[in-house]
Amino acid sequence: MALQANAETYAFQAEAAQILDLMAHSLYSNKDIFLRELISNASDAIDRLRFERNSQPEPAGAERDDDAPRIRVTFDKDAGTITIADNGIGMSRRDVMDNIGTIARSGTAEFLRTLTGDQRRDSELIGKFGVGFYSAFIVAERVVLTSRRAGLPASDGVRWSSDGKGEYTLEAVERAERGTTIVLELREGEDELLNEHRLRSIIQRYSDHISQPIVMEQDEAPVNQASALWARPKSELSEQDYHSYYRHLTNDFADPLAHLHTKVEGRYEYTLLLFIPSRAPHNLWVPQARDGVRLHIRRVFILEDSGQLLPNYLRFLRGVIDSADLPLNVSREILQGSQAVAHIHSSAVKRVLKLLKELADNQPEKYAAFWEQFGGVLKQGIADDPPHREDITELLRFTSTRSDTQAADVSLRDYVARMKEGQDKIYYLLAPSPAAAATSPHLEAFRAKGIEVLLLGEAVDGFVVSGPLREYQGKQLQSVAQGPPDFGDLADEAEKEAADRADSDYAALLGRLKAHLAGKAWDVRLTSRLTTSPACIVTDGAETDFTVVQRLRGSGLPNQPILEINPRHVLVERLNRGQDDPHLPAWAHVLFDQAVLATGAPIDTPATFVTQLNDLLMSLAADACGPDPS
Ligand SMILES: Nc1ncnc2c1ncn2[C@@H]1O[C@H](COP(=O)(O)OP(=O)(O)OP(=O)(O)O)[C@@H](O)[C@H]1O
Repeated sequence: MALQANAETYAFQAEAAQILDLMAHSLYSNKDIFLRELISNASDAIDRLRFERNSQPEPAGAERDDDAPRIRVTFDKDAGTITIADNGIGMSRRDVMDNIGTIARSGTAEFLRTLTGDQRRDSELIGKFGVGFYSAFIVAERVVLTSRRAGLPASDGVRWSSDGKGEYTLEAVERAERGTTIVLELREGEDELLNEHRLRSIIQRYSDHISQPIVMEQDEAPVNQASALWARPKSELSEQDYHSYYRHLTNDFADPLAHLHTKVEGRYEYTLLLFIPSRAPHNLWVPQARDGVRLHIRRVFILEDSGQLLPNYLRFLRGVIDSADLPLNVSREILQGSQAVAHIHSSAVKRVLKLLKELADNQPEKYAAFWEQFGGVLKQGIADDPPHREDITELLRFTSTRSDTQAADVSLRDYVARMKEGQDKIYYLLAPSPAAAATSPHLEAFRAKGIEVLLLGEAVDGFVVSGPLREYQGKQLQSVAQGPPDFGDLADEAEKEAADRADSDYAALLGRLKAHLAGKAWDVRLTSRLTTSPACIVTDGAETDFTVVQRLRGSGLPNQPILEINPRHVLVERLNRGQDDPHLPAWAHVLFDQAVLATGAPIDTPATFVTQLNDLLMSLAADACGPDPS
């Protein structure tokens, strides 16, 4: 093709060249996906046009672009080309440079890093990282894209062309109709694609769910179903249909864990098609980053939900909500005050929680997979959604001392069902991680008595148990690291007597330790919580567990940490016998600091701790070996 005078040539960036090379040489075994990617872009462009029209008033004198949306796939045997054309939003010169010319988007580097070398898997990654357009070069030796953005004059058309080797050319062209046309000049040996039957079958295989009609020149009837998948009756849809629609919607290359598809009729009319992904997206914990559920109104895409349709704690859901009751020009503000939306919101929440309960009851393995990915998000519902708190509580899963694994597979119902006779509380321990919780000294006596303790290691846990979830089935939730140890009816009489005796035997030592730890420990007292450790840190009263405080303040301890010592520990007994030991202050600090370390929290002055510990070890070694012969 002869270049016009206004044509300019640009070089691809290094990364773009790498991707193009990859397309041409490494993804060939799955080459048909080029059509899926280009059709998907065309479909997005049509959605974006509708969206823009819905959200902006039509400017006076605007072009009449009211032709029905469509995607056309044609081929020319003689020229050796396949053409994909859409009447979507189109691109300006700037858009083309930004979107097609350079691969400057952050996803690109990640894409290159994520490649596995497995062609099937890698080709699935193309869509995920937004490099779909370049898949054209799997089959084309040259690609010519012509486009004009909706709203711009015909003279503002643009043509981009490249052989994918290192450079591309941009030129201004006249283009009467808005939208984008992509011509693929096929490589030698790709003639088998120039066949109606072949193209038709690729379209049906990969793009059946695309909601706009895809037509071929020879036949004006759409090649695909061309209806919104969610609007079709469930009985007509296979698992495969749902999965490929999910992939189209999300670019996820794993199948969803479960889906929910319901059409609700009555006072309000709407359809829900919601998917639970099988893996958490990378931005699950990024505040405000929601690309979950799309709102359609009578099949027209309107906007991405940002919290009006589904609560934040269900932000892992993907899918579509299609309402028949809202106006097409709806705004986020209107959504907020809408009764129809309030109804959809509450019914969607109910249905999703029911689906999760069914999974938990009937497919525990799937539920465990769900919980591992999204449990931390769902837990927020305990605090955020009081009306559904009970249902969400039933869905909670915890790690517990009952098993040695860190699998979070214990429900509160399970826990209560196997509580020991005489046990009237649900015990838990908060720690920076389940691993730190599992080895915590606070559990010693509970383990010895065979009392199960739930191990809470997620940031959200502290807030859940310190506020909204105080009790379950009339049983109070009690931290094993808060307040004096409380075994309810499970404390035995002999222990109580021993504790009373110890209190008087140890009164003087406690007073001394407290004096040495002034400013550090709020109190020093004896405990029956420990069996093998000499000491632990606890907190009293209303203050939340210290791991929460630690996370909030970044320090390590509560305002009023209490050092508890174990009168049955040989070290503590020894300190009690030798209270005049000049090393007592060092012992006090070492006991305190090691108890802090055992909680998983940092200590203020690690070097001082090490020095003190070494001094004590040396003095013990000297005691054991007798006087130095020199
Ligand atoms: N037919 C089209 N009409 C309008 N814009 C398009 C078209 N095809 C591509 N684009 C623009 O080029 C960009 C890059 O497309 P590409 O397929 O490489 O990635 P993507 O579409 O952003 O990501 P993904 O493939 O994950 O959907 C698109 O985001 C879009 O802005």
